[in-house]
Amino acid sequence: MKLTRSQLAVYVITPPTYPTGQELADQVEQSLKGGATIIQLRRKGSIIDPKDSTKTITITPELMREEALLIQALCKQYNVPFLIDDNVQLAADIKADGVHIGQDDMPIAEARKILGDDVIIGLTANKLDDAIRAYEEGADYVGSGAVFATGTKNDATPLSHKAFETICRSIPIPVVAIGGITESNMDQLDTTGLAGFAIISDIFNDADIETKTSRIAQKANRMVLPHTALTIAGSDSSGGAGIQADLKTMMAHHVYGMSAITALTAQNTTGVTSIFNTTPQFLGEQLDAVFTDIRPDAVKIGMLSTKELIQVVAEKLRQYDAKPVVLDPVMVATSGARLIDENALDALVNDLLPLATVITPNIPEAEILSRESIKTAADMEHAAKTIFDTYGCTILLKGGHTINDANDLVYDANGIHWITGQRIQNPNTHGTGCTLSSAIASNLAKGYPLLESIERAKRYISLTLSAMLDLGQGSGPLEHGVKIKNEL
Ligand SMILES: Nc1ncnc2c1ncn2[C@@H]1O[C@H](COP(=O)(O)OP(=O)(O)OP(=O)(O)O)[C@@H](O)[C@H]1O
Ligand SMILES: Cc1ncc(CO)c(N)n1
Ligand SMILES: [Mg+2]
Repeated sequence: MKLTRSQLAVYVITPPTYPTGQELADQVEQSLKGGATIIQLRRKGSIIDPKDSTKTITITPELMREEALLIQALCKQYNVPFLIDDNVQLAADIKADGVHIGQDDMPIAEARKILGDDVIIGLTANKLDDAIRAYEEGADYVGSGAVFATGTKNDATPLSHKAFETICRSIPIPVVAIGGITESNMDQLDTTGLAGFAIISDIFNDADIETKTSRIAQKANRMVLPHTALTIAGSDSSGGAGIQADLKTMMAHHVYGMSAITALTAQNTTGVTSIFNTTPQFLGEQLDAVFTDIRPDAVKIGMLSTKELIQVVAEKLRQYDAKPVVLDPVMVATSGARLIDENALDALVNDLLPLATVITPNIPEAEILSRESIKTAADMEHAAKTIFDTYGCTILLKGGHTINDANDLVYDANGIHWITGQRIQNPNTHGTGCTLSSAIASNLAKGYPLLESIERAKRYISLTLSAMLDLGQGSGPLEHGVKIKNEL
């Protein structure tokens, strides 16, 4: 079996002092149900007898083999690689998917000879030199730690964050973090470049192994998988709104951004001087190119000026079953320039709204969609309800420009939910709407639920405004490059 990087995300190792046989297998199965992506059977010396804690059970070769076969069968069922710690011969005998060996165990070359090229070999390497050597000698991945103080190996001194990151960034094979990792400290390893989290106690000491693993898996996948997003929008030559704002926002979120350009605008902080639409056919070709290769985990839609462009986007989103979709119904730029044809509005409402996961109108746009006038927070609530009742998609109604606070309103099947924000005294708000919708799409791409994605995006917008970038002669752009912490 050839190892793929994403298979290391949730690396579950069996506990040293726990049940044997079927009981262990049952616990491993719960972790598989919860989303374990790889299992390592690790049995050292003797283990405590679960029926009498004053006694120990010696792990005989027979017992080890019996357990290995049970867990191997489970892993096959869940299509997850099965590794054995240390015991190269047992791995060879039962044709396990791989082994994990330590610095003091059999050399990689020898293990390779016994196991062959297709078997995964992982090596423990807690120092940079060891990690580089492991790579050079042909290891498929490296396990490094302890990243935190651990009860499983009392003697392990934790690596510094920097030392661990250096190991991750110095070798082209994936690095799994090990040692004292828990659901609550794993965030600290984000952006180190690690491939996965090896966990024992935090999973097996939990009364509900499946739920615990699934919470850990959600966090792990968010941090280690590459996430992708597509923006379908217009280019802003001044770089503060449209495609340019979207790609910068995605990058700030560590999401790989792609684009399908609907129009070129000659624009700066003082306004739009000219618009040049792409042809519907060419827009369709861009969408085909993207969707047939790198599938986006989320889509953001911005400026679409004509009925024909809207129709081709709707057709392609349906064809490729694209979701989730964040639709920013761009009608008017901050500067007041109209960015959509009169007769495109019907197509937007009839063809595109039904495909949206969430739409993000500002107040003037919500007035058009609801045919209501919005002057107060109560008007916002009413209009959002009208739009929800008419079109059935979640609405984020942005209070930014018109009503003098920074509170936005979410209306979904559960009714009203206000997202409050501190109004920042910054006259430079060019591209706030584009940036907000791209931040929502980025968070959705990473797997956050919709409401949390919106709340995180709102906090990101506040950060980009607070940075007080001041460029251009009109309403200037935001500081997209602000550092986003996990706890944003
Ligand atoms: N001065 C401000 N302080 C804090 N938040 C703000 C401020 N201005 C706008 N926002 C926030 O920015 C987000 C975008 O809302 P806004 O109403 O500006 O969108 P928009 O009109 O579509 O923008 P765009 O000009 O890009 O089209 C909202 O979350 C809004 O609350
Ligand atoms: C290209 C483009 N898209 C959207 C907006 C909305 O602000 C803008 N100003 N420019
Ligand atoms: Mg807008």
